[in-house]
Amino acid sequence: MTTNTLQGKALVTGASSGIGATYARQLAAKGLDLVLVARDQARLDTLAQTLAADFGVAVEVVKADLTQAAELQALEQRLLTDSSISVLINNAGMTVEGGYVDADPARVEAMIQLNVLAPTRLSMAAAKAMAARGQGAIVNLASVVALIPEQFAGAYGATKAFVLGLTQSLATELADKGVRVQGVLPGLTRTEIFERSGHDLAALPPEWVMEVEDMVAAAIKGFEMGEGLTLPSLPDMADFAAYDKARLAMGPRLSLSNPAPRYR
Ligand SMILES: NC(=O)C1=CN([C@@H]2O[C@H](COP(=O)(O)OP(=O)(O)OC[C@H]3O[C@@H](n4cnc5c(N)ncnc54)[C@H](OP(=O)(O)O)[C@@H]3O)[C@@H](O)[C@H]2O)C=CC1
Ligand SMILES: CC(=O)[C@H](N)C(=O)O
Repeated sequence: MTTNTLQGKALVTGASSGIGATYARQLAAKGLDLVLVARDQARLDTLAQTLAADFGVAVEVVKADLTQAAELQALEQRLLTDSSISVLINNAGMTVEGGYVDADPARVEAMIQLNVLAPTRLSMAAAKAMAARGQGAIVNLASVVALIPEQFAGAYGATKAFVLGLTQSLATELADKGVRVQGVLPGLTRTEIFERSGHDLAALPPEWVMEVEDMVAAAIKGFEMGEGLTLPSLPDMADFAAYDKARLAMGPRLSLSNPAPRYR
C-alpha cells in the first residue's frame, strides 16, 4: 500500500553535504534510520555521529564513488538484497565548468555517470526490491533546469531532464505496486555544488536562491502531500499543471502513420 509518510530506513546518496546531508538530518529528526553514501568518509562519519547522538537513530556510512562501476554495482546489490531499506533518496549529483563548447569531456562523462547512470541503476534496483515487497519510496533529485535547459550552460540541464523523465515513467510503472515515486525540482539552492564547479552563487540575485533547509523541508512536505513532482519554489502549482496538461494533450497526435501536412 502506498503511503505519504517517510518511514523505516532511508538510503541517501550524496549525503556528505548540501541537500543530501540536509535530507539526512530532517529524516533523522522524523525517526528514520539512515544509510549515508558519498566519497568523503570523514564527513559522513561526523554526520552519522551527530545524527545518532541528536536523534537516537541508527546511522550507517557507506563510502562509494558512484562514477565507478564496481562501487555503483555494490550499492545496487545492497538495494536489491537489504529489505530494511524502505526509502531511496537519489540525490548525489554534480555540475561542471563551462558549456558544450568548452567543457572538459571527461568531466561531462563523469557528470553523466553520476547524474544519469547512478540514479537509473539505483532506482531500478530499489523499484524491483520495493515492488516485490509492495511498499517503499524513491525520491529523485532533478532540477528546474530540466524544464528550462536553455538557462544553464552545457549538459547539466539535459541530465536533469533525464531524471525528470525517468521519474515520470517510473512513477507510472510503479503506480499500482505500493511504491511512491517523487521527483524534486529545486531552483537555485545554497550548497557547495556551485563552488565545486567554479560557479559563483554570490553573483546571482539573492531572491533567486533558497536556503537548503527550506528546500528540503518543502520537498518532504510535498512528499507528505502526495505529490509526484515537487517544485519547491513555484508559487502556484496550477502553472505546472497547465504545462503538463498541454504536454499530455499532444499525446494522441505525436505518433501517426502520415507526415504532418506541413512536411508534404
Ligand atoms: N544546489 C542547487 O542549486 C541544486 C541542486 N540540485 C541537485 O541536488 C543534488 C544535490 O546537490 P547539492 O546538495 O546542491 O550539491 P553538493 O555539491 O553540496 O552535494 C553533492 C553530493 O554528491 C556527492 N557526490 C559528488 N560526487 C560523487 C560521486 N562521484 N560519488 C558519490 N557521491 C558523490 C558529494 O559528496 P562527496 O564529495 O563526499 O562524494 C555530495 O554529498 C544534485 O543532484 C544536484 O544536481 C538540483 C537543483 C538545484
Ligand atoms: C545546481 C545548479 O547549478 C543548477 N542551477 C540547478 O538549479 O540545478
